[in-house]
Amino acid sequence: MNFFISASLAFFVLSIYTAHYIVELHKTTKDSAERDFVSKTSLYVSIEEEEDVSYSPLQHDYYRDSCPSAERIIRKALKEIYKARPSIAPSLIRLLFHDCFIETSSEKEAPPNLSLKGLDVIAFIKSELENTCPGVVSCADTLALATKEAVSLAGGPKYSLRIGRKDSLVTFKDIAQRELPSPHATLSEILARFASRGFSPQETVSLLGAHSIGITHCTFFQDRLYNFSGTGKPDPELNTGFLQELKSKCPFSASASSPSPFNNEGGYLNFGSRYYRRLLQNKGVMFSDQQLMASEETETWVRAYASDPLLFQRDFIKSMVKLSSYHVLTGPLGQVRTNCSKVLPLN
Ligand code: HEM
Repeated sequence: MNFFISASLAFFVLSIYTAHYIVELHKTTKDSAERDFVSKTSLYVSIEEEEDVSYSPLQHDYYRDSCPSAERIIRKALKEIYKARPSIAPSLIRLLFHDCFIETSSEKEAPPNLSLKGLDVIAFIKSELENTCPGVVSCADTLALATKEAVSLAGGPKYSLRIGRKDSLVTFKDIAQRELPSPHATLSEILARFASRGFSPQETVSLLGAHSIGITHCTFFQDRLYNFSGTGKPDPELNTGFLQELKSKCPFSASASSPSPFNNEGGYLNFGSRYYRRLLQNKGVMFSDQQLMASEETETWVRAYASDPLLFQRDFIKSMVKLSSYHVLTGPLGQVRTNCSKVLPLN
């Protein structure tokens, strides 16, 4: 076992025991009714018929000859990692969102951003792929396929994905946050960000359902608890009971790095409509989440997804496939990196 693998494994094990300086989003309570319903229908949504593939040179069996075991290697590795570190599922989903969404072409290496986890896991899976098929499977495909597995492991729908992405000629880009919507963004700001990348309000609402799993640091919503818009008071929109709950997890004196209890129990199994049902009760954690209730159009979709988990799952994966294929590079436009954080020198 080489050093990198040993180090990665040690990291996975360590990460389970590491104190988490975070507070869980909105998913500690199990919603078994929804889960049972969804699992009984054993959903595997195929959006093949509806997918507009004319714009995409991606294929389902892209690595059939060059690396037939690629998807199996990714699935197996992620399953193992997930067992030890279930938080990897939301981390990867968020990583994919950031990777697809940011279009800066900064030459800077992405800093190992405190709040952007999962890069180590992509590096690990990529090294496994390199052992079997050197220089074949791109980092972009590795991330897209690993995220697909992550969604399914987290209790979300299974879906199929076309592959054959190449890596960009810049590394995971400068994650300067400036192109990402802020947790304090208003609905019109959020919709504008997504619209500029071709996502409709409905698609935007469905993607935000990813916030049904994972964690959020106090710093991203603390102002809502104590000093909303400089008023010195909490956000009046916030459900009163929920306000108290959040305050107990994020006390006023807490700095962004103060320890908050992290309750993992059932946390990653709640992928789905619960997020929207909580918005209907004014229990969105971030201001930006609750903003989905700020217009008739988006509210209609929140209500629809709250009451129809299958509709949500179907729309979510359509939007995820679209996100995973956004600005995709193929053929000579990109490269296959051997190390995901290093661009290969151009010839
Ligand atoms: C208005 C748009 C969005 C905003 C403002 C936003 C903001 C945030 C913030 C501030 C966090 C907490 C990070 C932390 O505390 O470390 C977070 C977590 C997360 N976001 Fe978003 N996000 C948005 C859209 C999305 C989309 C479109 C996806 C995926 C499709 C996504 C997936 C996630 C996931 C899965 C987490 C949990 C990460 C983890 O537990 O490691 N987000 N988001």
